[in-house]
Amino acid sequence: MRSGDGDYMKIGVVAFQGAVREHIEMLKKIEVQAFPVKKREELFGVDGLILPGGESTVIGKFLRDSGLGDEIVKLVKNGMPIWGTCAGMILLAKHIVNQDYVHLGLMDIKVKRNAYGGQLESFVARKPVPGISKRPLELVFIRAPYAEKVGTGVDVILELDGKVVAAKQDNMLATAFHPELTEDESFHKYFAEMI
Ligand SMILES: NC(=O)CC[C@H](N)C(=O)O
Repeated sequence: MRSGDGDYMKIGVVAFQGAVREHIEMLKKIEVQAFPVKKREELFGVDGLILPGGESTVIGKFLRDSGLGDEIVKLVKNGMPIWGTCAGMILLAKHIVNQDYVHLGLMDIKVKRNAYGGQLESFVARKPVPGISKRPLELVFIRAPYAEKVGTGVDVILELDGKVVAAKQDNMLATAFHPELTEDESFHKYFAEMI
């Protein structure tokens, strides 16, 4: 996919820990230039950024210690599209249930970590996603969060049993599940189209 200036779109994936390679492979399939980002300098020239799943406390500490977090906040406030999957959704949130500190604090959602229980309670749901896929998509939940509450500026994309599991606010997208662990490219295309 190409960006406004005709070049191939460049999407970075924050690459400290978690499902980095899977996102990169999926982006390559839709012909986006995709690469890992670990340093502030690597953010130069990116059209969009993905915060992968993994462990939010670990990735959050890395974002803070490396200074990458502050840079991301600046870029997102200036309009750079960002997508957080699972732990990435937690990193984006302005509020976290039972936790007094937040990470990037950008998106007006209140998330509950491990909301479905631990690793053994991981599951796959199948549902069409309005605006993204008419066919049911595989939704892979691994120690996943959900959003208990969303602010007025947030568009809910998908609910599962009355809980918000995908949402968008301006240039920010969050999914509680992992599209990069499936064969379906719809979510990655949707994110690329936000750019
Ligand atoms: N698959 C995931 O990203 C799990 C998220 C993890 N439970 C956390 O709190 O960070």
